[in-house]
Amino acid sequence: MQSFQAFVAVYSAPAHRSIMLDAWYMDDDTTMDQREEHRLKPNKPATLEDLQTLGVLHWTFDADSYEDSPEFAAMRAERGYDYEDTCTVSRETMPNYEEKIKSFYEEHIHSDEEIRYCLDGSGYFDVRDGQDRWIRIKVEKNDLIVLPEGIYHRFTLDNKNYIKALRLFKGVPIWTPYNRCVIRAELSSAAAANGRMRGFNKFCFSAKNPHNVAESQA
Ligand SMILES: CSCCC(=O)C(=O)O
Ligand SMILES: [Fe+2]
Ligand code: NI
Repeated sequence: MQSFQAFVAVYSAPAHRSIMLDAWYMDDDTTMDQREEHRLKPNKPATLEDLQTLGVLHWTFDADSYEDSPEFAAMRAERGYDYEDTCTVSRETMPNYEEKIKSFYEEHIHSDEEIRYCLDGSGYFDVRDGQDRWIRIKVEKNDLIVLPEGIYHRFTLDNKNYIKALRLFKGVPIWTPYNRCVIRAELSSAAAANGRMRGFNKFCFSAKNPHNVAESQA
């Protein structure tokens, strides 16, 4: 019991909790490459509070020594992340690179958290806020980000075209993406067939996700 409490104390140490994360509301300029920053002019930052409201979590751990870090181990133990693998996204290392880049950037949800720890390189995770606006979150070496289940999101490389990330999961991983356009189509055909939203529950993963409410009224 004592050792468990010590674990929790280390894990909660403020030095490793994020105070800064570069995140901003996006423009909707589709003529520009997805790898650009897409900041509004003037820039409209998303605060840590904005992200906390959405259930997005963030920590930093030194990626050169995380394997020996008691804080990292404690975070994993507390959150139950017993699965890990690495994923390197670059033209040289990823089979079906173009296809993958495209599918990462399709707006989707998952039935579980998406946990990514950036070991090298960088990229952007975009998440929808409560009013369906895109927030772009810059993830760099040392950043660990947790997107809650049921939040609409997408991923893109930035213009450096390289990220190496550790993927964590609780139990046997389920990576299935449910693309928003497909959900929309299924809901509207279900609505047409039944006059009501029979397919709705299948996609309603999380009470945290405000979009499912809007979706049910679509
Ligand atoms: C940064 S990891 C690569 C992207 C990915 O795994 C995802 O979008 O789910
Ligand atoms: Fe995802
Ligand atoms: Ni994913």
